[in-house]
Amino acid sequence: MKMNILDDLRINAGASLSLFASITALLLQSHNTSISLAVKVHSEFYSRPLVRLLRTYLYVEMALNGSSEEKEQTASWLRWMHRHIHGSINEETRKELGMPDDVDHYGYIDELKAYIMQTLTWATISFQERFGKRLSTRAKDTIVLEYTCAGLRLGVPQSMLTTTYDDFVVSFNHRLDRLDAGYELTGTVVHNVEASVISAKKHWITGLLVRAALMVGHSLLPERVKSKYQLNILKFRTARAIQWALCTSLWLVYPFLMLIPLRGMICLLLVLEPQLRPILRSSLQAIHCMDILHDKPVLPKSKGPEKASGLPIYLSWLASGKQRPSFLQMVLVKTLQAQLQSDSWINTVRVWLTYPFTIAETCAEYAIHSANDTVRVWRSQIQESSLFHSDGEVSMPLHIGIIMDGNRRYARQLGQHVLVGHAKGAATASKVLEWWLKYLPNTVSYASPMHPRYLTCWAFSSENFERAEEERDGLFAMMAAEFKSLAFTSLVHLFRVRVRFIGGERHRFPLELLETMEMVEEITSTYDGLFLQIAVGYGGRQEVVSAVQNLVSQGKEITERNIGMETYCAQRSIPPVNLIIRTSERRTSGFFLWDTQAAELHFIDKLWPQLTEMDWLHALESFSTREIRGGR
Ligand SMILES: CC(C)=CCC/C(C)=C/CC/C(C)=C/COP(=O)(O)OP(=O)(O)O
Repeated sequence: MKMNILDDLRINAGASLSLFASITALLLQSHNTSISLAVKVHSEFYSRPLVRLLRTYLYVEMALNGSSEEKEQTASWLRWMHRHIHGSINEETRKELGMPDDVDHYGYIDELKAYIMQTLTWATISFQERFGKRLSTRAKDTIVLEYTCAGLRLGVPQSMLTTTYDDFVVSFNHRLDRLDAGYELTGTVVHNVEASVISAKKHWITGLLVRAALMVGHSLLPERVKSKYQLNILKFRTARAIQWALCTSLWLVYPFLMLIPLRGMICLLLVLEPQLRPILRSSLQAIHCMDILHDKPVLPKSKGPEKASGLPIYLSWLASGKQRPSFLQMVLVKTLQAQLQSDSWINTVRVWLTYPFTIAETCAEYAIHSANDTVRVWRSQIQESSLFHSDGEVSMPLHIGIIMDGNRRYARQLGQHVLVGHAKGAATASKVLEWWLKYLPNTVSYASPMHPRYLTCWAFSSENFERAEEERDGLFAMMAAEFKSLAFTSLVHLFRVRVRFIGGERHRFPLELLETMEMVEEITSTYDGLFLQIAVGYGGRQEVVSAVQNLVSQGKEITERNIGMETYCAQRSIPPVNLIIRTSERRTSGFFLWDTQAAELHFIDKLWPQLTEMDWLHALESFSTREIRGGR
């Protein structure tokens, strides 16, 4: 079976940045004295390093694997939290940290954020390369892009970040050159980092883990930095032998290590260190309270349950995630749950007596899910191979239009608020984007002249303005997060996807949403690989009226040909739609009223949030089997 292009890119940057690589990033960050200083004055790192470690895990997990809204909220929270980080540097501190004479101020400026993103990139790639499989250039580019996108989200200018691995190496070395030229890394900085990591009050297992992490993290530093980091823990020859042994064992257990994703690592820390539990709860709450349209924290509308069924709600966050939780993650969550339930001696006895059964149940649950997943993957591979690997030319649509319908009915079926349905719908929309890209290279490499180079999604119709204010405002906020997410999605940059918005009635949208749409169009404006159009405030009749009005204002004749040249697609040199996919209803509701004369229709009897990868493949297959005569 041919490997899919996304298989090569399926690198969980979160998991790679486990305990060990995060120490590498931390050491690299303290190589920059401005960061060291900011950390010393404004963070709890030196007094409570585990708290900082936990928070860093949480931010990285949210930024890489959260929902679009969570990603945006995390960036918003980080901007909010760091806004006071600046100050002047006195003589004593300058000497202690070996800072250059001409630097008298520090602040959390864009240059530092860009450097922090690069330290995470370096740590993730070198960890993966050293202990995992060799990475292809495309896979390395993806990791670079993941962190670049996180940096863009934080507001770092595009010019300070890179989009390919080769450019990253040049830029990172350039930054290290500048650091080397500016000052000599002092023993105090190195010692501070090491001492605080080691001396924190913690469980003995955490103690061992952080020592191991320091040794392994040090070995992943770039050679030019490594020699400057004379860690006390590595002073003796025996310690260096232990370091070597640790690295070799890590190389051996790497596949198992990858079974604990970052959310699992957070869970492990909470199992070992109970004092960190309130930190996770308050950090999650703070992130979820960010108003992303206005970039400031707001009190939640309803206070919401602090605890679900007697247990803190962060537990369900730990058990969820973009990917299905791994087995080890599930076991760790169950262990934490058992610890939390052991609040009296009777409960302790009850919980720990039933613990083996709970784990057995987890095993069974995991086995069933894995079997289901395997069957699902096989089915889509069979479907894919019958579609793309068949002899002869495969006919593919050049332009696909999608009508996403059924979000509210989905929510109502579950007894949930309509916005929950829209959130599920938004998640399905980003999956469709992934499937579109995932099945592209095959269609291209299987010599089909027609491949879905253009995709249009109808996100908000002219009629949708008439919905209840609460739903409409919720949708605006959700669309802002989703659209922003597009600009900060590595796949969009890797496949050079140009994003554009079509539709009218712009004055009815909030300014923040309009600015977001402008920003997304601007960031992708130079791309020409693929084209994604999002229809907002769109109505078929309104499109035709606006085309006619354009002709009238230009004094042109109203002819079929002239109207055809003024439609949204024609104005952007995009071909008319060949295939319309709609969920839950069997009508087109005026979607591309003018440009769908020759379009094939494919209706799916499911609500939009229920759409699966098989449905997508099936739609392509259904198109490929039709005889398209174009009226001849
Ligand atoms: C990136 C991208 C394209 C994001 C999309 C954002 C998103 C999910 C918009 C909502 C679309 C919408 C109004 C669906 C219609 O369901 P409905 O409310 O009409 O449901 P119903 O038919 O059950 O009433």
